[in-house]
Amino acid sequence: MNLLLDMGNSLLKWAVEHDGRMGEIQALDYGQDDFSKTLLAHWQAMEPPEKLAIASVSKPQVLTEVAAIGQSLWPDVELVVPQSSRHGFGLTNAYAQPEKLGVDRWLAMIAAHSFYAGPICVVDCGTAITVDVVRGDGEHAGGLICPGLRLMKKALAANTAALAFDNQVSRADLATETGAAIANGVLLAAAGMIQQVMARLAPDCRLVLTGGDAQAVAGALAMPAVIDHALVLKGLSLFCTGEQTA
Ligand SMILES: Nc1ncnc2c1ncn2[C@@H]1O[C@H](COP(=O)(O)OP(=O)(O)OP(=O)(O)O)[C@@H](O)[C@H]1O
Ligand SMILES: CC(C)(CO)[C@@H](O)C(=O)NCCC(=O)O
Ligand SMILES: [K+]
Repeated sequence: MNLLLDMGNSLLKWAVEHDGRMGEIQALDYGQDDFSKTLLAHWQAMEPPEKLAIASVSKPQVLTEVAAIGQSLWPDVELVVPQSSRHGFGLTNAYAQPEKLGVDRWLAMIAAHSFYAGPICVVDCGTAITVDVVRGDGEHAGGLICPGLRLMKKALAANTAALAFDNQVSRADLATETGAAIANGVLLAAAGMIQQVMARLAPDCRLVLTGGDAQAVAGALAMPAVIDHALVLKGLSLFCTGEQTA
């Protein structure tokens, strides 16, 4: 059994993998008061994993803290912390400095390239929205980063007098009050960016969405998309299994 962790910038997500089958994804907010205690409580009941695999784009201290909780519970656990590289799992990273590419993006691409044949555009709708275009032969063409829906709303609230942050549901429609105007505006900003990429920069690509806002963004798109919430965790799982060399 392996424990797979996706440490984003807002939420820690994890799932247990048994004989290649992944359990339910659980999530915890780093910001909550009793984060470490709650995580410990969740993991205490678990049978000891062989590997503790961590994809982290959060602060190094947070990674250290979470890894330490795992190692305190399971002293013999093998820690696996992947990094982005130039080549791997049939992919070639387009970044000039491959290790600078967020490992969540690299793992999402590894999973998408392995599960979906042909050219793909991988979009992670999380704290940030990231786009990565991968050709059918595994060549990464490059990507984009912009704020996620929640962050766009936070930026408006932080830099204007009259706009407040709220959690109202977004619709792909015009609005007649401020809260909906913001919610719908940020949703269509994200959807519009993705549609521009699909039309101009990712011809013939299959669109694969992941992240907390994937469903909302998919609903605003004028094109079909595959939604796979476990993409980063699936990439981690492939990483743990190791590369198949022909
Ligand atoms: N408690 C929460 N904190 C932050 N975002 C939340 C929360 N609950 C739901 N969300 C939604 O999920 C999105 C974050 O996506 P995700 O679940 O992929 O988590 P993340 O860890 O913040 O992302 P990332 O891995 O890109 O850093 C936000 O834009 C927001 O709309
Ligand atoms: C862009 C985020 C924050 C998305 O989670 C993450 O992938 C990251 O910190 N990336 C490093 C910079 C880059 O990918 O170019
Ligand atoms: K992510």
